[in-house]
Amino acid sequence: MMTILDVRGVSRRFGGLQALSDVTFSVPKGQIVGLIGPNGAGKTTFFSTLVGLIKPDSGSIKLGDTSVVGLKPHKVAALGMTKTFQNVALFAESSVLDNVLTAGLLRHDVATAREQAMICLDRVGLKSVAHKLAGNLSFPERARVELARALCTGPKVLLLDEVMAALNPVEMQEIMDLIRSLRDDGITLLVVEHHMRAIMTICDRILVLNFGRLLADGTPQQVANDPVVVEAYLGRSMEAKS
Ligand SMILES: Nc1ncnc2c1ncn2[C@@H]1O[C@H](COP(=O)(O)OP(=O)(O)OP(=O)(O)O)[C@@H](O)[C@H]1O
Repeated sequence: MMTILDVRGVSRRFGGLQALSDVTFSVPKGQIVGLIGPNGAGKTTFFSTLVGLIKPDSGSIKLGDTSVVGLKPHKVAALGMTKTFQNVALFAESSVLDNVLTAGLLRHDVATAREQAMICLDRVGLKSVAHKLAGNLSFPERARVELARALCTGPKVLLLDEVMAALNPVEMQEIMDLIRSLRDDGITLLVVEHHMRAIMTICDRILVLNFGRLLADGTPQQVANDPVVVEAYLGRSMEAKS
C-alpha cells in the first residue's frame, strides 16, 4: 500500500509543556485513522501541526513524497492536506455556497470553484440550502458546510476535528456513512472524535495519544483490549462517553 502520510519524531513544546513528544507513524492511502486520548493529550495540537498552523520543534511530516514542515496552511492544503475546525466559524452573512466556494479558490478559478462547491455541497447533502445564508443554518448543517469547505480544497488527506460533536445518533450515522464514502473515493481520513462507539466502528486503525506521546497504534479491537490504553484512558471514557 502506498504511504500517503509519514510522520517521524514530531515534537512541540509550549513553554514548560511538552504538547507533542516524538510522534511517529505512517498512514497508507485510503485508511480511516482515529486519534483518541484524554483532554489535553495533544490531539488538536497534532492536527494543527500536520496542516501547518503550528510548526513542530523537530521531526518530519511528509505528504506523499513532499515535506510539509514549515509550509503555510494554504500551501499544505494546496498540496492536499487540510482540516476541519472544531468550532465551525462560517461567514454568517454569506451564502452557504460562497462559504464553500472560497475554500475552492485555493485550487480553482471562481467559475470552477463554484461548480466544485456545488458538487461538495451535494456530497454532504446540502445542495438544497446552497443559497441560504450560512447564519441561518442549524448546527448539524454548519458542521456539514465545514466538511464541504474542506472537501472543496480537493484533499488527499482530510483531518476531521470533532465533526460529530452535538449531533444526534441519526445525524452521527449519516456522517459516518459519509466518511466511509469519502474513503471509498480514495481520501485518507484522520478523525478526532470523543464518541468512542462511533470511532471504534468507523476506523480501520486507532492511534492513542497521552501527554503528547503515542501510547498505542492498532486496530480498534487491539487498542480497546490494550491494558495500557484502558488504564490511561479508555476505562474511564468508555463508561463516561459511550
Ligand atoms: N497555543 C498554545 N499555547 C500554550 N499551550 C497550548 C497551546 N495549544 C495547546 N496548548 C496545550 O497543549 C496541550 C494539548 O492541547 P490540545 O488542545 O492539543 O489537546 P487535545 O487532545 O486536543 O484536547 P481536547 O480533547 O480537550 O481538545 C494542553 O495542555 C493545552 O493546554
